[in-house]
Amino acid sequence: MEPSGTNLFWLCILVLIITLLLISRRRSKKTINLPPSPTRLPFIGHLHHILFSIPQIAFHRLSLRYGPLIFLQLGTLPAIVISSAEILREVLRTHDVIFSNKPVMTATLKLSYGGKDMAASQYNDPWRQMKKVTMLGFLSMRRIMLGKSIRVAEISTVLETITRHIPDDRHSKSSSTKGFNFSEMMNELTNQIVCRIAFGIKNDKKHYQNSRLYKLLRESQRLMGGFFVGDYFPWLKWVHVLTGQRRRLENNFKELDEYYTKFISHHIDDLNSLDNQINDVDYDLLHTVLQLRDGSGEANIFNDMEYVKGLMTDIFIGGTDALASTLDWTMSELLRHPTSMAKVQHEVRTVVGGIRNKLVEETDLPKLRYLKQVIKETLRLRPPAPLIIRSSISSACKFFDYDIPPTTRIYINVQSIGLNPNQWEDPNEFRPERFVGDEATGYKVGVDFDVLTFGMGRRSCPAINFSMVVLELTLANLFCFFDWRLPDGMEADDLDMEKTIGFTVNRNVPLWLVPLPPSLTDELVTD
Ligand code: HEM
Repeated sequence: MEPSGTNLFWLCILVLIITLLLISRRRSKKTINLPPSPTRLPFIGHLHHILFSIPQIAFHRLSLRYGPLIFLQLGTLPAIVISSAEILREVLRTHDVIFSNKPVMTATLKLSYGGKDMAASQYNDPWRQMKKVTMLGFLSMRRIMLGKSIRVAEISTVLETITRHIPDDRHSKSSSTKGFNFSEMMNELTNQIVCRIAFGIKNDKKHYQNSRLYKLLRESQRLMGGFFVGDYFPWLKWVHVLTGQRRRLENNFKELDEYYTKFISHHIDDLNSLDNQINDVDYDLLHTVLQLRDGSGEANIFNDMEYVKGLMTDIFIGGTDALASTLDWTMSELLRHPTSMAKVQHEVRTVVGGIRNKLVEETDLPKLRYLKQVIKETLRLRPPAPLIIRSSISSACKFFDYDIPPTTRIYINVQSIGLNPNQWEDPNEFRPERFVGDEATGYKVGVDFDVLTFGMGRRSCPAINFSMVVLELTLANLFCFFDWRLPDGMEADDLDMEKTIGFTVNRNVPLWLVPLPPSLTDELVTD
C-alpha cells in the first residue's frame, strides 16, 4: 500500500520527536543525577505504567522494586514518586516550600478559574489570603462550634429517615429486605452539612441525587480524575477537542458558574438588605468573603469574583466526597469485622449512658476513643485521597543528593505509606487497636507521618478538625441508634470492596444496608 502524503508527514514528525527525545535523554543522563528509575520507553517515557493501571497501585509496585524515591518521565513531564514516611519527614524539614506548588492540570485549571482557588493555586500571596479567609469564615474552632446546630439537625433527619427503613419484622435478622442505599445517603448528608455551613445553601434532599447540581459535581470529579493527554504532552492539547473532553469541560464549567453566580447574588442581597441582620450562625464563608470586597483594586483578591467562585469549587468538590467516602469505608470495614463493630457500638452506647432517644452530643466525642481508632485505621487502609500531587518550584533543586528538574510533578503515595510492611504489622489487616494511645491527639499535621491522609506541611488539608467532628458525630449516632446488617443473601465476605479510580476514591458499588433496632443488653440499658 502506497503511504499517503499526510501519513508520511506524520511519520516524519514522529521520527523527529523520538530522535529529539532520545538525544535530550542522553544529554540529561550525562549531567543530571536523578533518583532510581525503571527503563523508559521512547517518546512516552514511563507513561504506560499509569495508563493501564490505577496510578497509586502502579507506583506502589514500582516502589517495591526501585525504592521509596523514584524518578519517572511521564511524556515530557518529569515526576518523582515518594513512598516513605522518612523521606516525607525530610521534605517537611527542608523542602516544604520548594514542594508546595500545585501542578498545572487541564481540568483542575479550568474548574478553578485558572488556579484562582486554594487547592490548585501556586504557593503565593493569593493562596495565603484564601487560606486566611477560609479559616476565619469556616474552619476556625469558633466557626466549627457555630456549625453545631446544622450538624445536629442534618444528622437527626438522617436518623429519622433510616428508622423508616427498619424492617417490620424487626427482631428477625432474616426478615426479607434489601435495605437502603447507605452510600447515597452519606453523600447527601455530608454535602448538606458542608454546603449549609460554608454557603448557607440547603439542597432539596428529596431530589438531590437527581438534581442538576449533583450531576454537575459528579461530572467535575470525573473530569478532574480523568486522563488528559495535554497534561503530559502540552503540544497535544488540541487532542482534547477531538476526544470531546474540551467540550465536556466547558459545559461543566459554564453550568457550575451559573450556580455560583446565583448563590453569590443571594448573599449580596442578604448583605445589602438593611433590615436583614444576619445572625452569627447564618453568617457563612460566602458572607465573610463578600464583605471583604472593597472595590478598591488589586490588593484584595476577592474584588475579582473568580477567586470567590474558585473557593466555592474547592469546597463543593473537595469537601463532601472525601467525608462521604470515609463514612462508607468505615461502615464497610466494620461489617466485615463484627468484633470491632460490637466494640464500637458498646463504647458509644456506654458513653451516652444507654440506649436513649437522645443524640450523641459533640461533648461526648472526646470519650469515644475506640471510634477514633476505627476512623484512623479506615483512613490508613482506605485513604479517600490516596495520591497527593504537588509540583516543585520553577528552578532545579537538590533533594537527597539527587537533582530535581524544574517544575517536577511530585506524587506522594499515601496508600503505599499506609501499607508499608516496615512500618505496620500485617498492613493489610483492619486492626483499629494499632492506634491505641494515638487517638487522644486526633490528627496533627507533621506528627502523623504514618497516616498522611490529610496531607502534610503548609498545603495540608485545612479541614481536618471540621472533618473529624463530622465523621465522629455521624458514626457515633449511627452506631448508637442502630444495629446493622447486609441485605438478604449477602455475607460480609461477599462485600465488594473495589475502589473507583479518580480524584477521590470511593466504593465502586454503593453500599446497601439494613438497619435494625439496637440490641438490648443488660449492660447497656440504663433507663
Ligand atoms: C475525610 C475528609 C478529608 C480528607 C481525607 C481530605 C484530604 C485532603 C488532602 C490529602 C489534601 C491535599 C493535601 C496536600 O497537598 O498535602 C486536601 C486539601 C484540601 N482540602 Fe481536604 N480532605 C478532607 C475533607 C475536606 C473538607 C471537608 C474540606 C472543605 C470543606 C476540604 C478542603 C480542602 C482544601 C481547600 C484543600 C487545599 C489546601 C491547599 O492546597 O492549601 N477537605 N484535603
